[in-house]
Formats: sequence, structure tokens, C-alpha cells
Amino acid sequence: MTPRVLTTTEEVREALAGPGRVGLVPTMGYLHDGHAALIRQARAACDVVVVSVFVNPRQFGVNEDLGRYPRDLDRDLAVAGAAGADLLFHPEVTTMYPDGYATTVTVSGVSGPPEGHARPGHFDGVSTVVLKLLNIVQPERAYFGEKDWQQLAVVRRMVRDLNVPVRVVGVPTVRAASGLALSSRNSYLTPEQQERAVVLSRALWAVQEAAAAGERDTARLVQAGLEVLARDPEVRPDYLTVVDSDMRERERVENDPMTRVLVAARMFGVRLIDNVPLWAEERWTGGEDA
Ligand SMILES: Nc1ncnc2c1ncn2[C@@H]1O[C@H](COP(=O)(O)OP(=O)(O)OP(=O)(O)O)[C@@H](O)[C@H]1O
Ligand SMILES: CC(C)(CO)[C@@H](O)C(=O)[O-]
Ligand code: BAL
Repeated sequence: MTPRVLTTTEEVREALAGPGRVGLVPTMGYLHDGHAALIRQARAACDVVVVSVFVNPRQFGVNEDLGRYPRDLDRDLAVAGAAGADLLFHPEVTTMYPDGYATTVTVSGVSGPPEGHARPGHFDGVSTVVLKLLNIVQPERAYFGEKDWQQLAVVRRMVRDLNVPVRVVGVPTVRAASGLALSSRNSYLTPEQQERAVVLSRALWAVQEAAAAGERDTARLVQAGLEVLARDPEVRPDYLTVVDSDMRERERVENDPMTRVLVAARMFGVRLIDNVPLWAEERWTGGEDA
């Protein structure tokens, strides 16, 4: 079924006036199978599933891709509907940030390096819009992808610190058969360029392999990943790091299951991010020449 489109907070409140557990899936649209996994998980646990589609200007830096971010509401309705969404909240920028809007939510610490350092102000924009969406929809559960690992940590911190009555659910990253993490920004790349971008996954996998082989020194683990990135001259690494659950890089890694390998790099003018757990029972092996 095609979800009903709502554009104002009043429409959302009215549509959700009845009983039942509400699940929210916040997105910036141009939905793909990664988003569909979030929606399906919400569908399985909730009575009403709301997907928000809002390209939030406040989380884009001045030189970032706000102007060309892909948008296609018909496609979003088709993907959201097929995955089981009931409602699609698609507000105008002026609905979210009317004249005189003056509030920003800042989460300290976990909003810093690596991603918050590479994109100053980005997580202020994310936490502000996510809190607004949570207040508008008032869901019992909200679903976020592990693909944006630090974002998930920031949202969890904010929800805990501000006593927001919602359960945050993290959903594992959905990948193409090649290993490339699905992302709306992949649409900026040709199929050949997307094949080349699998080098990011290979770098993450190399770090996992090095840890599995006994390496505990963070600098050497990072080096193992950087060496893979360096094989493709098109890659402009932003960061590759191994962090704990508070996003801190330590000199040596622990056996903590929350230890995560994060990468951000530019390829063909497009900035891509990805991450994997350092310790994984099943490691992606990435095809023939990984
Ligand atoms: N491959 C994926 N697997 C699981 N969740 C995902 C995946 N891609 C995105 N998500 C999640 O979907 C939600 C909405 O993300 P968003 O709309 O920014 O999509 P995106 O593909 O991450 O876009 P971008 O390319 O701009 O990073 C976020 O919680 C994000 O983590
Ligand atoms: C959570 C989010 C929808 C807030 O704009 C965005 O950062 C995203 O799509 O990951
Ligand atoms: N999925 C993260 C949203 C952003 O890059 O702005």
C-alpha cells in the first residue's frame, strides 16, 4: 500500500491520535534497501510505521552537497510502501524551521571526532532535527542504521541525556553483493565507480583480519586499512580509525564487542562512509581480489 503523505505536524498528530505502538524511521529520502530494512524492522514490531523524508539543511556544511542531494518522492513512496510504512512525513524546510527558529541541540563528546571533526556542526544539525522528529511523531521506537555508526551513538546519548521516551533501535548495515554499503550518495557514482568504492569495505575487512591475527596496536591496525586504501589512487581518505563505544581511539584495542572500525573517504568527488565491528565472527571476504 502507498503510505499516506503528511506535511504538517498537525496532520501527524491527527493521524497518530489512535492507540497502538508507533515506530519512526527518520530518513533523508531517496530510499534504498538499507532504508527498507529499517522500515521492515519497524513494521515487525509496531502497529503504525512512520517514515520521515526530510533533507535537513542544518546538517550540511556550506561546501557540502545539500543542493544536489538526490530527491524522488514517488520512488520513496514505492519503497516505503513495499516495506510496510503506513505514513510518510515530508515537511517543508519552513515547517521544521519557521521564521524565528532559534534552538540547536548539541551533544558533546560523542559528537566530536572522527565524523563530527570532519563535518563541523553536522551532528548539531542531526541531533536538532532528530529531537524535533521525535517530538512531532512521539514514537515508542525509532530506527537508525549502523551505517551511520557515530550518528547512532549521538542519538542514543541525546535520548539518554534528555530523557526522551523512545527506544532507539540500531539496524545492521545492508550491503550490495560486492560488499559496498548501500547509501543514497552511491547514486552519484556510476556502476563502475561503485565497484571501485568496494575498496572501503576491503580496508575495513583488512583491519578486522589484522585484529583476528593478533594485532592489538591501534596504529598498526589503522595502517593495515590505510594500505588497502592506498592501492587505489582515486581514494582520498578522510579518516580510518578504530574507536570504542565513546568514539575514542585508544593506543591498544580491547576485546570489547563495541570496538568499531570507521572509515570516511572521498572517491570520484563523492564522500562515502562505512564501518564494521572490529571483532566479527563472520567477516566479509569481498570477492576474488580482496
Ligand atoms: N546500507 C544501510 N543499511 C542500514 N541502514 C542504512 C543504510 N543506509 C542508510 N541507512 C540508515 O537509514 C537512515 C537514513 O539515512 P539516509 O537517508 O541519510 O540514507 P543514506 O543512504 O545514509 O544517505 P547518505 O548517502 O546521504 O549517507 C539512517 O539511520 C541510516 O543510518
Ligand atoms: C537521521 C537523519 C534522518 C536526520 O536528518 C539523517 O542524518 C540520516 O538520514 O541519517
Ligand atoms: N546518513 C547521514 C546523513 C548525512 O550524511 O548528512
